[in-house]
Order: sequence, then structure tokens, then C-alpha cells
Amino acid sequence: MPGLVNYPPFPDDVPTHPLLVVDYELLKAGDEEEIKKFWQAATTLGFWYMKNHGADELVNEMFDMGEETMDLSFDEKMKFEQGDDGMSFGYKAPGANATDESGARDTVEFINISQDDALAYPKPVHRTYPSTVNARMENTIRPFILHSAEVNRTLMEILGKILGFKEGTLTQLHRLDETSGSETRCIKNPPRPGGISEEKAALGAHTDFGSMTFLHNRLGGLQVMPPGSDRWQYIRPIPGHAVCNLGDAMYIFSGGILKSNLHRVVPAPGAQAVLPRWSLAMFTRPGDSVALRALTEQSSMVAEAVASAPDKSIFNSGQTSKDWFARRIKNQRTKNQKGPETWRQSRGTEHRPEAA
Ligand SMILES: O=C(O)CCC(=O)C(=O)O
Ligand SMILES: [Fe+2]
Repeated sequence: MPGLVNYPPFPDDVPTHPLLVVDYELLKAGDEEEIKKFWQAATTLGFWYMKNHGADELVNEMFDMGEETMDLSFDEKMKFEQGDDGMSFGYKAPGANATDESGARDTVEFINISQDDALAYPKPVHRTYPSTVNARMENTIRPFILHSAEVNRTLMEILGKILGFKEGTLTQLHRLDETSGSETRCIKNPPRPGGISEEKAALGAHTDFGSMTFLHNRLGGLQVMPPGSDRWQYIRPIPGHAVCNLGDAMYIFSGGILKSNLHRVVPAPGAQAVLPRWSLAMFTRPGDSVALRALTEQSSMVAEAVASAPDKSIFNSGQTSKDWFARRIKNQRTKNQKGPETWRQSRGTEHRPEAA
């Protein structure tokens, strides 16, 4: 499927949420109108489409890697399972994560490859990977991670400049030479021919844990719950357009000015439901030692935002990026669920328990 060109179109009769389209080449060139549009997207929904990102060929190769990996036997994949102790890197089997506080199980399987492991390969930093991953580590995965990390870095610096940070402030918090939770993920959701229940989450409602996500979808299924709404709406996949979004770390660093919006994955709608759904993400997350707190000393704009926030607690989380990430991963594992309290401990800046 990843290479399949003729998949059925996304249906026209389901509610979708429009996103602003930003052009990466124009952003890089400093185009003022484009930067304004990007700022608007980042401070309202925290999601946008991005074209001219230069990753299409690598994305196709990454999907091939994902398909080769998911085609391994279940036993082989389970040798590389991420486990229940709060490590994200490795294979995640279907059902291994809860999707809500009742403990309902997810249906997606995915392979997470650490940025640190890909850059240091063949020397493992966090763990080892299946043969299908190793075979493409140097020619596919490392170039995809490096390109995506550079895209995310460029985007973060543009936002940082508008926030009033000194140049390089956000880059320093996301150094490639500090270990971090940054990773790429290839996700497969099985097809659901006939009788799709809209309510059944394939991947539960969440905000992203890190700073910035560079996402590539072939089929529909990604949904957002826009601020002020209690309705899930699909994001329509557009060929050649990445879907980018901000995560909790950027929300916290910016004192809530930048948004980290709730989203989830359900089976692809309409005629697309008979196919497996593939998606690919690069998650850029702060370095392990970075404190998750608002950067009030670096920006008067952030300081004022925190000063006027009704609840300031989240802006000084008291956790490093490493602890924050491990807490969220660990407490969403099915095996660790001991009731709604475990689930709540997996949460980040999601302020909408009813959505989960
Ligand atoms: O598969 C998708 O479209 C989104 C996946 C996602 O939100 C995630 O892995 O954090
Ligand atoms: Fe996500």
C-alpha cells in the first residue's frame, strides 16, 4: 500500500477541518506574508499543511521500510517491543497502548526509531532494531531524520524569533548531539472493511509530547478537535503536503502562545476503510536534560503570557523533557493501567478529559 498510487479518494461527505497551507521554501526565504500565515496557524490550532518540504522521495522510502518491517513475523517484531518502562523506541504491538481512561486498546502497530540511534548507527545508543530497519538505517532513515530535524529546526527558529528569543535559543534546546526522545515513527492501522465505528479510536486522543511533528499521511483518519468545539473533524490528506503540528513542549516554552492541539486517529473513512492505513512522523523533542518550563527570561512576550494565565502550574512543570516523556509513554501502556488515575498520569497539556 505505501507505494500504491490508485487508492480511493478521501470522501467528500465527511466533516473536515481546513488547515492553512504554508510553503516551506517561502518560509526559508523569509517571505513576510508566509511567515504571518505560519504564525497564525501556530497560535490558533497549532496544525498546518506544508508544501515544498523536500522530503517526498525519502518519505516513500520510509514507507517501504515500514512495510518491510510490519511484514516480519509477529515473534520477530516482538523481539524489539518497546516494553512497559517508559521507553518509546522500538516496536509497539497493536493493543499495547490504552486509548482512554477505560483502558480501551489501540489498534495501530508502529516502529519508532530513535534519532540518537540513527545518527550513531551502527553503535546503539538506546537499543537495537529489526534487520529491516538496520538495512535502511544509513541510506533511508538517517537522511530522513536529518532532513526532518532541519525542517523542524527552521520552523522553530521562525517562531522563536517572533516570540522575541535570541537566535538559536530553540536550536540549543534541541541539539542533535544531546540524547533526546526525538524519533521517527511509521504507523500501520489494519483495514476495516464494513461497519466502521467512528467512535473507535485506532490511536487515542492526545497532544504530542515533544516540540514539533512532521507528519505524512496517505489516507484519512487523522482528526482534530478544534478549540471551542466538542466535535472531531478529519484532516483531509493532500498529496505532497505534510501535516505539521506543535506539541506540548512548544506550548510550555511559549507560555501557551503556541498551541498543542488535541488529535487522534480513527479508521480511514468511506471507501478508504478497506485499505491498511499508513502514516509516518518525525517527532522533534527537546534534549533529555531540558527543563519543561516557560522561557520567561528570554522573552517579555512569554513572561506576559504566563503572568496573565489563570493556571500557571503547567508553565513550570518541574520535569525534564526526559521525565515528562517517560511518564507519558509508561502510563499509556495497557499493561500498566490500574484505572483512570494511571491514564490521567499519561496526560500532558490536554485540558479536555471528555475528549479522551
Ligand atoms: O497517523 C497519524 O495521522 C497521526 C499519528 C499521531 O498523532 C502520533 O503518532 O502522534
Ligand atoms: Fe500525535
